[in-house]
Amino acid sequence: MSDVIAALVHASEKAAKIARACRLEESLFGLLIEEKKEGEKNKKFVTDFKTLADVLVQEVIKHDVGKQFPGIENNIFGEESNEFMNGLGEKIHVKVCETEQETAKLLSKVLDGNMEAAEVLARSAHQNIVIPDLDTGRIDIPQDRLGVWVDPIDSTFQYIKGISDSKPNNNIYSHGLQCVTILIGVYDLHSGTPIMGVLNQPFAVQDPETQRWSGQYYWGISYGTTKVCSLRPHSKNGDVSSESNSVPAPHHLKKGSAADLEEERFSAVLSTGETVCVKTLLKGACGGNIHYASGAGYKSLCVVLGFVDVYVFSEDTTFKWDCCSPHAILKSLGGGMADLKECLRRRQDGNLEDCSELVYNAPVQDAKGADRWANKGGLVAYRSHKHLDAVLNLLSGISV
Ligand SMILES: O=P(O)(O)O[C@H]1[C@H](O)[C@@H](O)[C@H](OP(=O)(O)O)[C@@H](OP(=O)(O)O)[C@H]1O
Ligand SMILES: [Mg+2]
Ligand SMILES: [Mg+2]
Repeated sequence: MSDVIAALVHASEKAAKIARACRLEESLFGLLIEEKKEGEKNKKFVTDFKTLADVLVQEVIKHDVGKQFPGIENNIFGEESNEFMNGLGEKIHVKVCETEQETAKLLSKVLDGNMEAAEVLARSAHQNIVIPDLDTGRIDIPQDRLGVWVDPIDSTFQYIKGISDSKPNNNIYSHGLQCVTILIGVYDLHSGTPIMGVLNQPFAVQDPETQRWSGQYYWGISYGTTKVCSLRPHSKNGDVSSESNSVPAPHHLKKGSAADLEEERFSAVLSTGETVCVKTLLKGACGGNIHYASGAGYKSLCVVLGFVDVYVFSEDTTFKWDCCSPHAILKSLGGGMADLKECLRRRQDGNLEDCSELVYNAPVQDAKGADRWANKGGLVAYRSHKHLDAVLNLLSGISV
């Protein structure tokens, strides 16, 4: 089953190339940026192109992984629906066809006959990509247990805006193309727990001379006692450590002494859409070590890379496809992603020991559409249980 992670990395690299092509190839870029000029052009058509980029990336992942592991495509779920309406109101099911020519023909229907753009997109969807050996070791997981969540482009807003000159603060970009990620997470269909994740950052570094972007990807596997990752766990100061990938025992803090308060100091990344109450509490605890950044995937990546200790979000506007991949990677590093409000509820009931992790197989009761897969209780992404505890202590008074 270690082949599965290689297939996912491969698919994410192809997806990243498509995402970059849409910004770099002139025939596609023109379609993408028109959305900015509100009122000037046919807004419907251009908004459709943005959706098409998202949908195509998702379909490429489904197609490529399904080809290698027949049957798995039935359990690949994504943010986007492949049912597509073009500017003429025709309903089209976007998919990757057997040949590049067939795919181009299908895409040209969505693009209202723009064959040049359709051919460029089809070429990226059918291109050959080579990835290096991942060195995962042998891991056996029955394929029929695997479900997959795909977020083909996370932080679509930053993708469309396409800002390339944003500057990082303590390694963290608050906005810009660096905040765009492609997220592929695998979970256990029966238990709902995350098993593997690939997080691809298609616009990680820009060459100052050529203006060309190159990407970066990260992966992790957490299955039973097996924990492997493309990164090593971080030491206290955030550096990459040489320790083995062992899981630290949960450590529960009690509030009170100066030493404990010192222990409770941590750094955090938040959404600008976070509530004033949570922002204020975290600002009090983190002081200058608080950051704001776009994209749920990118904020999780900041935790994975040790730029911050936690990503906290108390609202319900992240979804299973935003979290499954980084959750699996964090688990492989000894951390996780907790359901914030469920953890706080348990604490209010006197249960300080059990924290509730996000699960990926259960829809929200009585919800409709995308909301069925919302992370209703918010989340805390963490690498160390002591930081999760510190956040839960701090937020214990908020309404749940
Ligand atoms: O771009 P899509 O795939 O739709 O996913 C969104 C998440 O669902 C939102 O939670 C993110 O909002 P925040 O950046 O405010 O967390 C949002 O970030 P953004 O507003 O920066 O685009 C995205 O990550
Ligand atoms: Mg998303
Ligand atoms: Mg998305």
